[in-house]
Amino acid sequence: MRITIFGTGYVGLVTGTCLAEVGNDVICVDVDAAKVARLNDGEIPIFEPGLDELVRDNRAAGRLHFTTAAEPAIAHGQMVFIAVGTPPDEDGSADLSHVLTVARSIGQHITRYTVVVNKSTVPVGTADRVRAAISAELLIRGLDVPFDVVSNPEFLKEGDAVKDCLRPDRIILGADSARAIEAIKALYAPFNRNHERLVLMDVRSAELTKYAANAMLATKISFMNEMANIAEHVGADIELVRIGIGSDPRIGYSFIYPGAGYGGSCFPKDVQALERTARAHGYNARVLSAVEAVNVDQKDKLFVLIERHFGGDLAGKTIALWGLAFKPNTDDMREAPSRRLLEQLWAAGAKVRAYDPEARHEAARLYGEHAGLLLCEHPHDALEHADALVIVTEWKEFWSPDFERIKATLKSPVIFDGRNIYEPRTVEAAGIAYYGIGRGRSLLPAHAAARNV
Ligand SMILES: NC(=O)C1=CN([C@@H]2O[C@H](COP(=O)(O)OP(=O)(O)OC[C@H]3O[C@@H](n4cnc5c(N)ncnc54)[C@H](O)[C@@H]3O)[C@@H](O)[C@H]2O)C=CC1
Ligand SMILES: O=C(O)[C@H]1O[C@H](OP(=O)(O)OP(=O)(O)OC[C@H]2O[C@@H](n3ccc(=O)[nH]c3=O)[C@H](O)[C@@H]2O)[C@H](O)[C@@H](O)[C@@H]1O
Repeated sequence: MRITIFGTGYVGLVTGTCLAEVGNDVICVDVDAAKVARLNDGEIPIFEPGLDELVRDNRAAGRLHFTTAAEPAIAHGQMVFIAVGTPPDEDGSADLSHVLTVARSIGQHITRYTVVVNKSTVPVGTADRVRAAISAELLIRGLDVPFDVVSNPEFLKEGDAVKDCLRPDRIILGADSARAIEAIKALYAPFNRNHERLVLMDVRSAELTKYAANAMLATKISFMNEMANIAEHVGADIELVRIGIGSDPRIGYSFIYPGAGYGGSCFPKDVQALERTARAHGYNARVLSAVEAVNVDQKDKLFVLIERHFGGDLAGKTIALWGLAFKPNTDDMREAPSRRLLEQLWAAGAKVRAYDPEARHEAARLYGEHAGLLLCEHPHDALEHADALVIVTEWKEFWSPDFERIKATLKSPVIFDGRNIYEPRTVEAAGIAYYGIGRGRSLLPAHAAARNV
């Protein structure tokens, strides 16, 4: 099939590439000319495992193209995907300006039946607005070109985006046109072979499904962070509690890891946007407000622990940070907990030496000029002249460090583990003070501290 995708970010680029991989002829359009030029030079603007190779192979096979020119791209596509950003507006609601710009452009250029597929995360009712924007442009042109608008939200995770896209656990389709449904079913058939993954519903339900999924996941995290804070107060270890509750299949082990707060380009903005949508419809979504409030506080957690450990005086201290990305396997620092921590440490007069396997260039872009930041090429370089080590992102390479070397290098050996990746007693046995999230263990017998008791 001939496919056009607007937006070459995490969603557009990965979706376009995976659709090309199964034989479609894909053109990706972006307004960012520099990004398109890089893609046409064979450079991938984001770090996403496996993506580089797939883009290279599909470009070489002539199935994947990048352009800034909307008109020929729209003429190319039997289906036109909208995968542009929906960043938060000033009041937290979703900014639909990019989505509606693309809709107008589609209305200005379509000449024959087209299925318009919205993949961006958008509030309920957006498909109606997209349809209206296209119709208004067709009216100006004096044309009556048939088209359908469907909602096909995306559920991929950064760091696993290619895998999630090639093997989705579900394909949500909100549509009210039999013709569009058949076209989408045919498009996704290669991803839907061993069991039915397509869940068909009306457009509004599909739009809400996307927010409900992210809000549920964010709720699990904020709930666990709240439990972690309670555990700290009562002298329990949240890691034991996590394993204890996760074994109930109704709860499950996934997405119940406490930490330094959730970040990324989606949970913070989507929880807020859903809460604003509810409010705009006269409903006060109290759970969502609490999820957001807990997360805002949780992002202060590491700073509070560090400041308390150093008696409230961080002036002149040097803090080593391992991890800058909002999660492992990405270079994305949007809403990353590291950003709040960096700013708090600088405001308190501390300097930071930071290491991240992939996000160093992004940190340099954001804070390159800041005198309080030294970006290091190796995790151990970050420890030189540092007073403390803070784990902000749980990259695999941080899981089994040489604690003796850490102890020998840090001025006052202490680890603040924002992702609970270490066993406190192992760290303490190496002569390093340890702080985790929700790891109050004062009431526990020593044998109960092992992970799997
Ligand atoms: N990042 C993620 O993991 C996921 C994101 N989403 C949703 O997908 C949407 C896109 O997200 P990302 O890919 O992360 O965004 P992004 O910010 O990485 O990329 C968006 C791209 O759209 C381009 N763009 C903006 N206006 C345009 C226009 N008029 N024509 C062509 N291109 C235009 C931008 O230049 C940018 O390259 C958002 O609604 C997001 O909430 C959904 C699931 C996962
Ligand atoms: O709409 C989106 O953009 C996407 O948002 C999330 O994906 P992503 O933001 O890439 O990353 P996650 O793995 O969900 O992690 C988000 C944040 O939650 C934190 N997290 C995750 C899991 C957990 O147990 N605890 C926890 O603190 C992570 O550290 C990270 O900061 C969802 O998982 C995707 O399904 C969704 O498509």
